[in-house]
Amino acid sequence: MSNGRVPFPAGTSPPLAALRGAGKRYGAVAALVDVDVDVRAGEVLAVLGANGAGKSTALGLLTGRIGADSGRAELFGGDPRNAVARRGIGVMLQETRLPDTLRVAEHIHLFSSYYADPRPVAQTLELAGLTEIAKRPYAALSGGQQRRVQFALAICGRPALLFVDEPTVGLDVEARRGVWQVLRQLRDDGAGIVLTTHYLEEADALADRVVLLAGGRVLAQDTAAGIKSRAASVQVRARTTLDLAQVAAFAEAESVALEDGVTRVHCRRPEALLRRWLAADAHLADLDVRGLNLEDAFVSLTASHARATQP
Ligand SMILES: Nc1ncnc2c1ncn2[C@@H]1O[C@H](COP(=O)(O)OP(=O)(O)OP(=O)(O)O)[C@@H](O)[C@H]1O
Repeated sequence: MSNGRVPFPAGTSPPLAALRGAGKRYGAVAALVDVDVDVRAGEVLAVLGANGAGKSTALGLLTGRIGADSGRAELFGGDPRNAVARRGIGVMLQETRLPDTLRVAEHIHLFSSYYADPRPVAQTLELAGLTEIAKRPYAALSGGQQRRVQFALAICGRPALLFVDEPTVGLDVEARRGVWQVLRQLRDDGAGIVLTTHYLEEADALADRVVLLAGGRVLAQDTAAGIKSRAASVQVRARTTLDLAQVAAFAEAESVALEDGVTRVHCRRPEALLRRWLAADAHLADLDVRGLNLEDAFVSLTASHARATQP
C-alpha cells in the first residue's frame, strides 16, 4: 500500500466522497434529482449517462465547483467547497485552459508545488507518457499531447481521490491504454477514482462500480456485471425484410436499431421473439443471439427509461 493510507477490507472503508440525496436545478432544468452516490478508496467508479444526464453536475458537486440546492455533497467527510478538503483531490476536466508559453515540465513543477507530497516530476512525466516532450511549450503540443499534460496535472499530487472527466478523448490507442494502465495502478495503490466517459468499453475495462444517470436520476448503481444483468439479457441480430417499426411492434422487443442492414433487438425472452419474428419473415437470415456488453446494457436501460418517462 503506498501513500501511507490505511487499507480497509473491501466494502468497509468510509467513502472518500459522497452525494446524499443531492439535487441541483438550473432554472426549469432538474440537472440532478435526489442522487445518492459514494466512492471509496481503491475503487474506480464510472459515472455514465447520455448527454445532459447530469454527470458533470455530479462531478461539480463532488469537487466543490458548484453547491447542491438540496441534500448534500461530502468530500473526505467535510464540505467539498472547503479548500482544505480539495487539496486531497486531483481533477481532470473536459476542457482546461493552461498558459501556452510554459513548457510541459514547467507546468508539472508548478502544479506539483500546490501539493504537500507530490510525486517526483520525472515520475509524473513518465506516467503520463510525456518524458520525450517535457521541454516543449504547451502551445506546440497536439490536442492529444495537451490532454496528457492535463492528466499529468491531475495525478502529480498523489491525490487520494482522482476525478477524470472523459480522460481519453482525442488520445491514440497506445496513449489510451497508457492512461488505463496508470488509472489501474493508482487504484491498486489505494486511490479512489471517479471516471466519466462516453466510451463504454473504457468503463467496462476499468470500473469496479458503475452509476448510470438518466435525466438527473440514478437509473442503476452496480458492478459492470450487475448492470449488464439488469438490462435486457440478450441481443438478437438478423437481416430481415421487415422494417424497423414492424420489429419494434413485437411485444418482446425492448429496443430496436438498424446497423449496416442488420436489425438488432434487445429482449428478455429471445425464444418468444424468434418464434414471432420467424413467423412474420420467411426470409430471416444471418441470425445471431448473444449476451450484452456494457454498451448494449447502457442502450437498453436508457431506452427503457426514456420509454417509461415519455408523456
Ligand atoms: N450552467 C448551466 N446552466 C444551465 N443549465 C445547465 C448548466 N449546466 C448544466 N445544465 C443542464 O443540466 C443538465 C445536466 O447537465 P450536465 O452537464 O451535468 O450533463 P452531462 O451528463 O455532463 O452531459 P454531457 O455528456 O453532455 O457532458 C443538462 O440539461 C444541462 O443543459
